[in-house]
Amino acid sequence: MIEVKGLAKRFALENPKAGSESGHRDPRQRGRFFHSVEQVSLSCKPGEVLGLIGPNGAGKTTTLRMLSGVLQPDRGEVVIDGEELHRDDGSVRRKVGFLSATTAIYERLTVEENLRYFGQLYGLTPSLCDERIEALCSQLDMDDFRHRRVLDLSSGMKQRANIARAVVHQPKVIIFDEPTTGLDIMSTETILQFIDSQKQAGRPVIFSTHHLEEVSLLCDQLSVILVGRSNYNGPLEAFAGSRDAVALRRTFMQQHERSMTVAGSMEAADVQADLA
Ligand SMILES: Nc1ncnc2c1ncn2[C@@H]1O[C@H](COP(=O)(O)OP(=O)(O)OP(=O)(O)O)[C@@H](O)[C@H]1O
Repeated sequence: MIEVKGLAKRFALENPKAGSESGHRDPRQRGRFFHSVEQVSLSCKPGEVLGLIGPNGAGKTTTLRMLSGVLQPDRGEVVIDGEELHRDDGSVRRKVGFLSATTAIYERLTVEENLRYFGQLYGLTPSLCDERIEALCSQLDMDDFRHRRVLDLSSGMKQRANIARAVVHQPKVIIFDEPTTGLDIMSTETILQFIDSQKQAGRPVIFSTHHLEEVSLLCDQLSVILVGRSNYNGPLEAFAGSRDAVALRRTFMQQHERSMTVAGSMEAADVQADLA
């Protein structure tokens, strides 16, 4: 069980005047600080999948970084199985498997070498490490490329390796930040199935996404963040027909159209990697 109450995080700005010059001043910019997250609460029970959604810049990544222990909140608390994450020596942090855009993985090592390295770093015995590698390669459909260097993989393959690295120590809580963004259909499908398997194994799973169809397919609970604040927490059905949902869908559609050009060039790079 993960419970999050009243989280807030602000960042000191290097150039506080930048926003005012362009005329696009976010209300979260006040004085020398940008208040990325002002008031976020949510909870996720074992065997539940919670989808975290919100427009670009809403504060999802900042929230997830606080939930995983990477960022220290200015206010609020994150409680995992009754223990506060940020008042601890690191043992609670180990209960979290966190995937982000900056998940560290060694590009010059193969997928398997990476998993063995990180497994040992988490203190797994060699035999347990082997067991985990076998299971993850099968679950994430990585057998065909487990002996290839990460450097030579397509983004979909790389993301599956990142996920395996994030959960190699069998964490109690799974937190994924935009796990399928920019990926091909097959990798997306594999990752969604993996999330479902974690749910079936009784773990709480929280993941952020811009794809509403992934939310309706997988999530039991929905958490919506708007301008750094929790706007909705609860079952998907109750939110789906609301006026907020219609406005949010429109925002996502506009953002999706803007990102199509970027996605197109990423796909081209993937094809090159697959051919190599
Ligand atoms: N270190 C930082 N310093 C200043 N501002 C920051 C910093 N990190 C994040 N922000 C700002 O906080 C806001 C929230 O960022 P965040 O990355 O959490 O949003 P998001 O909802 O994940 O967005 P996206 O969907 O685009 O990934 C953004 O306006 C961002 O520019």
